[in-house]
Amino acid sequence: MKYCIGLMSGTSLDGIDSVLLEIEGKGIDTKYKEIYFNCYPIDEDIKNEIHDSMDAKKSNVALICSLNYKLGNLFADACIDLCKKANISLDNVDFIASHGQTIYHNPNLEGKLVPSTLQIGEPSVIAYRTNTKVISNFRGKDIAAGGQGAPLVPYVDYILFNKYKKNIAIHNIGGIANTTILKKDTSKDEILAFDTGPGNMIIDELCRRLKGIEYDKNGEIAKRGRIDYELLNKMMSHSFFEQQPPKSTGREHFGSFYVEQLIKENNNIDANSLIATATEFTAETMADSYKRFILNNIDLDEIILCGGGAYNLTLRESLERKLKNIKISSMEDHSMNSFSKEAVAFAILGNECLNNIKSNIKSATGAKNYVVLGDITNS
Ligand SMILES: Nc1ncnc2c1ncn2[C@@H]1O[C@H](COP(=O)(O)OP(=O)(O)OP(=O)(O)O)[C@@H](O)[C@H]1O
Ligand SMILES: CC(=O)N[C@H]1[C@@H]2OC[C@@H](O2)[C@@H](O)[C@@H]1O[C@H](C)C(=O)O
Repeated sequence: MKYCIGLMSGTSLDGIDSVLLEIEGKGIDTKYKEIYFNCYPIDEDIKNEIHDSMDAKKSNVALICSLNYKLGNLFADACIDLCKKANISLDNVDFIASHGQTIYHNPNLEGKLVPSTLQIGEPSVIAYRTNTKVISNFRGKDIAAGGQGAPLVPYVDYILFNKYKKNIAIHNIGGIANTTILKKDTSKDEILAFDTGPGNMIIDELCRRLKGIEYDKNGEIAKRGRIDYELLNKMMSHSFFEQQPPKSTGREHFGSFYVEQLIKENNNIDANSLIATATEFTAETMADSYKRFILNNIDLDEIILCGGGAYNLTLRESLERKLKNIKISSMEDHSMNSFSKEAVAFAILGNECLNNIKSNIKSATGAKNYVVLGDITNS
């Protein structure tokens, strides 16, 4: 067993999910033990810089260049503090796997813009300050191989759940929501996985703009509002939902600009009801994805929810109503932690990189070839 750290700073911008693990083996035989998890909040100034760097009107090269180093330092701080809290010396940590902060994700050819994705948080800074090897830039090689560069966690879902003797889906509700479908006795080549649309992204942004709070804790606000079905139908007409998988999306489509328009065009709807409608919309896009692309061919037994949105009870109850015959559970029902899962996943992907194992799933990302994911920056 050796120690490693996984860092995930996701699309929600709620913080840097950081996990210290003991890891052993590789590929399907990977074994790990979670030692310590913490989510380090990102302060408002840096959060604003991240938002600005994604905004065509406010972004500039100097900002992104500086932010790359600021985030590298924040990620290093997280690793140093994590080891302190866990009472383990950084000298004993074999490697750090850092996803980085996605500031742009454009997986399709759009006019002059070629398929591309950008995660920042300078790995040299993390490696220098921690004196530890860093694996980063996990999405680059998959895009180079003609894929979407996302989702990547399905490979890890396969490692974690391949022995499960049921047809299951693992649905992550982060900023964006994405699902992995694992048929009983599936082979790696048959895994279906794709982004289903927004997760908490629209709900969070509405909470921030209309209520001055970060998120709708347990879905309490949505519970108090009334769903506006006319608006819901309009939201469902977005072209992303009919697009065939493999597909991925991000803030470019469902971020600040989308929410700004939503508020502007619906000023007759009160705040609670807008949040209720956005919550219903999120549940509907998740359920609709199964109905459109999965349930015609696969009888799903169970959907395991993970990511912070798994704790939004209004969202979860709506999903249960829409998919009555399928058991809805959470990571905790399987003795795992909903919050640490993605950070654990990148630690496992980092371990695969060091073992030179190809870890993209072609059927999930659309890549032409299997490739080794991640770049190594030595200490
Ligand atoms: N108790 C709760 N009730 C409702 N929502 C919650 C709760 N706890 C967390 N969340 C939501 O979960 C979000 C954080 O989720 P998570 O850490 O999975 O996102 P992420 O890592 O940014 O996502 P991504 O998968 O997009 O990379 C918060 O921003 C919030 O919207
Ligand atoms: C470009 C990017 O950062 N995509 C994330 C995002 O967050 C959820 C969803 O959109 C998924 O496609 C992906 O992350 C997970 C960890 C993945 O690659 O599996």
